Amino acid sequence: MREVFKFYGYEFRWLEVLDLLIVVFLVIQLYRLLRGSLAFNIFVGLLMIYAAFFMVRALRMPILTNILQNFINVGLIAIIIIFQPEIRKFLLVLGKKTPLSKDSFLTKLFLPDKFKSYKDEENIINEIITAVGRMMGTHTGALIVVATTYRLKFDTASSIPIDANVSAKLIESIFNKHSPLHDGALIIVGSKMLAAKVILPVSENPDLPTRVGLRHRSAVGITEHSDNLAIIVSEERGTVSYAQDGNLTQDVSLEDLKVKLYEVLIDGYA
Ligand SMILES: Nc1ncnc2c1ncn2[C@@H]1O[C@H](COP(=O)(O)OP(=O)(O)OP(=O)(O)O)[C@@H](O)[C@H]1O
Repeated sequence: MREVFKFYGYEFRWLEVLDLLIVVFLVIQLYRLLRGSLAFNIFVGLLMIYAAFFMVRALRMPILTNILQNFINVGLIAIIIIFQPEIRKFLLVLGKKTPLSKDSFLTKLFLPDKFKSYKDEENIINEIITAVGRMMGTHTGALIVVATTYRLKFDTASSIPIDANVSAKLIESIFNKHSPLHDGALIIVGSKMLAAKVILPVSENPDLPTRVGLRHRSAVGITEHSDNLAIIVSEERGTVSYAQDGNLTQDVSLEDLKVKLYEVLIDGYA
């Protein structure tokens, strides 16, 4: 392809410009994905090593160039191992944005399933909202994971399997302070409540507000590497919050929670 323009004496081709723009886009996406996690510091460290490599190479310093080049070569495997969860999440996000993803225009156009009635999902949402509303009123602490896939991995050793239809009354009785099942999380997948008393991974995100306790931290933890929504009712304050994609949104209204549940269960995860 012919060069397109000259800049400070350098000639650029369209593909080179596109190449640079794609790299910048990917770096920004990575930055947004890793922001707030421990992996972020590793990411910054790696960027610095790359910057140093390009600098010493431009300055024609052969020994340092060689050392850094070797480090980068070996580092690639290390990166894949260290960032395995982040790479997985990154690919998950990319997959969602493809023309064939659940909420894309093409899918809506060609898959009539998109236009079916969502009575079951609406019923599940109403049951959850009813239970959450009542538990807020009674300051009953609760943690509910609404998973979008049966592939959700959770600690089955500590949990109690349930396998019942989603029901407000059942959710309330699970989290009742006197219930033996109230400690831990309730997992909902599709129209089923799968298990209660589930111990979730606790987030190590240092950016979470210091006042949030283990219930909120574990809600964030379970959403860091998978497509789930975790709903938390605070026992202390009687408020409701939710975690998604490793981010905590605190003190939302029931209306906001309902909108979020619609996004996750009906519109396809936004
Ligand atoms: N890893 C975990 N997985 C699931 N649930 C957990 C986990 N750790 C703690 N919990 C639940 O959170 C409860 C303790 O909540 P804690 O007071 O520490 O959190 P919090 O975020 O301040 O919530 P609250 O606002 O309700 O007090 C425990 O009794 C247990 O039910």
